[in-house]
Amino acid sequence: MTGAILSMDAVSLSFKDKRVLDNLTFSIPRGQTFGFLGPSGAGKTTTIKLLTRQLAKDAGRISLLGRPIERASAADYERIGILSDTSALYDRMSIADNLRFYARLRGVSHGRVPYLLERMGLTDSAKTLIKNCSKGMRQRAALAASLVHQPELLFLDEPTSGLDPAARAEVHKMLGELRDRGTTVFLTTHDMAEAEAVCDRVAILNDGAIVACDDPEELKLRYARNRVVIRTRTRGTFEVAKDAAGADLIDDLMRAGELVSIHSDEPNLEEVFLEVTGREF
Ligand SMILES: Nc1ncnc2c1ncn2[C@@H]1O[C@H](COP(=O)(O)OP(=O)(O)OP(=O)(O)O)[C@@H](O)[C@H]1O
Repeated sequence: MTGAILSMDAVSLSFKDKRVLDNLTFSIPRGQTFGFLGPSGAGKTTTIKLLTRQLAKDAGRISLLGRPIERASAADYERIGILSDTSALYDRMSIADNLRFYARLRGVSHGRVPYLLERMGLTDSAKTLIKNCSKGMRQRAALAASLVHQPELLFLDEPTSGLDPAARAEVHKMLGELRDRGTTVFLTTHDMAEAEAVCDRVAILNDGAIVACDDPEELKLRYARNRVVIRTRTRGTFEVAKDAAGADLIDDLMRAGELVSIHSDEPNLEEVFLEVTGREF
């Protein structure tokens, strides 16, 4: 099946008189890993709450699994997985028992539990009670719990927050495998390097509005700096615009034997973010 699995059209939401989401429009084709990026307070979690019906929009249209969200059935929600800071794991149960519990809750067999434990690097801690787990272990266990029923669409709210680099890399690898299997992922993060590593497309949210939405590579090209850095033998290091005058200057420097190096920085997504929002993380 192709087409959008999830879309928002001119969606807005206010808390009292404060507009938190402003005219959001985007659509996510089946199988895509879509990054929803923005600094703290931009509205990422609120958007996930709208998409998972923990909140209701004030205006606009949301389509989920091909139908208006208001008409989504319980069976539709069985096709969805959610990882958020409100994902509940039972403190007095072990990691493995939690996963088996979630499998029962979702009406699927326990068969995938050992695989998920292994993929999340939790096999050796399978019998550890959640209350004795580190934050990183809990986060990996919660991610495994969101996957027991092999959802078609997965909402991940800051999935690597609080993880050490090894656990973060494990989650990224898992996201790659989910993409290979055709799972659609809606991922919020304020980590631009993470978005570059795992997302097919990203939307950048600032103060509740989408200020850019595209393939990360396209965004980087669009916001590429229009300058190169020149190092010379006797005239120091300076920036030159990528235009005809700059080309003439570089030509002169080369002929004079002055040019040592030309360096052109590819912007990363963090620079794109700063450019489109004027903010810092
Ligand atoms: N229940 C609520 N009542 C009033 N304001 C709220 C409520 N929930 C969130 N907000 C406000 O809405 C805005 C967006 O919050 P949200 O939690 O969606 O941001 P976020 O991008 O997920 O931030 P973070 O990265 O810190 O999780 C913030 O200004 C927040 O204070």
